Amino acid sequence: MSNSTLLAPFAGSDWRLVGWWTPLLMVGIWFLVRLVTPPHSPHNTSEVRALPGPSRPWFGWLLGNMAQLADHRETLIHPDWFQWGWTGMYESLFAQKRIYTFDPAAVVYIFAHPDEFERPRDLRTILGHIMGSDSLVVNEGEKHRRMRRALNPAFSAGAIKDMLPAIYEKAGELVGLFERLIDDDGLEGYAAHPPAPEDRVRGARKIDVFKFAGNLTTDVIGVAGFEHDFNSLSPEDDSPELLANRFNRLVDAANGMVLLTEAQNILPVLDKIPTQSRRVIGEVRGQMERLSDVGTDAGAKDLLSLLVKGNTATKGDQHLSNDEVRAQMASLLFAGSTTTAATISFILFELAKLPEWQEKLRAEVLASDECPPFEVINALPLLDAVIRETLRLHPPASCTCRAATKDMVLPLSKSIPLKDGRVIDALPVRKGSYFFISMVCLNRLKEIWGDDAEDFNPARHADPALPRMQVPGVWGNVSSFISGPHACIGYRLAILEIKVVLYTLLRSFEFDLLPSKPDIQHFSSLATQPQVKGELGGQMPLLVRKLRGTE
Ligand code: HEM
Repeated sequence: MSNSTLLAPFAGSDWRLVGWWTPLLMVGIWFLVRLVTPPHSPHNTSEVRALPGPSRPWFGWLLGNMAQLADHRETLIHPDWFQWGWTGMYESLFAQKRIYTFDPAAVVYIFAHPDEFERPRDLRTILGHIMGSDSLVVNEGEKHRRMRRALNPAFSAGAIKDMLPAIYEKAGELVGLFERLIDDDGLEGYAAHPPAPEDRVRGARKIDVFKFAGNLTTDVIGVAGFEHDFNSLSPEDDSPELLANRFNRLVDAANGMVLLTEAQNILPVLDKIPTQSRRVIGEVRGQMERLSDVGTDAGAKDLLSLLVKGNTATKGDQHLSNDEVRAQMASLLFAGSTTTAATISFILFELAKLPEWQEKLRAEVLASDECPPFEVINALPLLDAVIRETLRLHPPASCTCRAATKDMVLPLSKSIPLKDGRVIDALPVRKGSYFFISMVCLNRLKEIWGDDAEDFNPARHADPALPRMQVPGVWGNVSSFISGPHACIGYRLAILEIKVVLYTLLRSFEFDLLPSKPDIQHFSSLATQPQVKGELGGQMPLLVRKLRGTE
């Protein structure tokens, strides 16, 4: 998850959740802020104030540069801004000054030192509403270390390997569901938004692969996490109450909180306003927490049982309370489902755009048996490379942010010519400086990946000369799971799920772009979702047909 939602405040929001009164409130807050704060933030060194960056537009006193950013959800950096370099300055709401960076050395340092750069209050507030204030994602310092120690064994390589049979079973259910969707005209409305006339193709079906990948990833965390089957892969069980369906509403609701969350940096009391977004978020969180109340049995190997078992063996102040254990399960459900589903969807999209890669990958998976063991599926080189390349270009958490907890000097890979003529090789910052870190920009740097860095080319991962610089990441030379003590704890599970789903689907189906060629975009919210331009909500509609010989 990321706080990219904080940078795209208006685009794609459901205004019923935001409230008509929000703009008025914002203007009111601005006047209040101007009364109580000086025009320049006290948190900045002279070097930070002289960083290059975009100029403030005429309405910048209220929106900063946010309106310029709202239409660039893919990178969340305005394309024109690349001229300012890898580290620069922009303004957020009420002209709050922020540093953006995708300089590899700066980002490696920031992620490696969470005591010097912690998740800022606005990010923790919004994540706390969704996952609970006791969740791993929301905490810092000693409390975070204690929780991470308790959770680590449940995410070890051995524990994840044990989940393989459950993941194969769910992938098999997905295959069965796609077959039904293709065969049964009565399920057309369930498969995706109604198809355009040209998208009705004999023997094929428009299927929203993001929806069903999301149902699968929710189910996998249910089964692998606490031995609870949500049964989200059955048309008969489809209802608005289904957790997988409610996640989509949750993301919309979180967007609805964006303006207020930003304003809370200045007036924390705004967090008490009871908005409709907060009500929706509270309901979904309650549902996630109730689900993780289920009991555990001694021999079980699911995440909750492993966590409870490890926790029972732990004594004194290392022990997690029951509320803390429950909050972790809610975070895993939220953090692990949409992110993994978006990755599966973008992979299928890239393979539909570039059928030659789809064919090569299908040849690789067809050369092995059905449901191969962990060691075999994990060692398939093209499967691995396709996932790396998609996570590089489409990281589901496209950015994050951190705030400096003390005055310090940040290392840089590249010197910065300041606006006042000085050139610096390291950036002195003050306690409180706010950093917006773009993983998607870092992943696409030509200096790391070569001139074709914007293109989908899985072959690059076989080149020993790449990457050309150290990348802050725990897997695949990409920064999509970040690095350091706060790196994604679930990355092994995510990669295994993605491998199994792709392996299984490509053996049974072909994926094509729809003949109507809808404009697929990234919507960067708490997690980046695929969207169709002009339509609300996350979706990735593709044309799916059974593989010849399997009909
Ligand atoms: C492709 C899939 C995924 C991606 C790209 C991803 C990405 C990330 C990123 C970038 C962070 C760091 C956020 C920050 O500190 O700003 C993170 C943290 C986290 N992720 Fe993932 N994630 C994925 C899947 C999963 C899965 C499957 C789970 C668990 C079932 C999970 C659980 C978590 C948790 C608990 C944290 C907080 C870690 C901490 O603060 O110590 N994620 N993830």
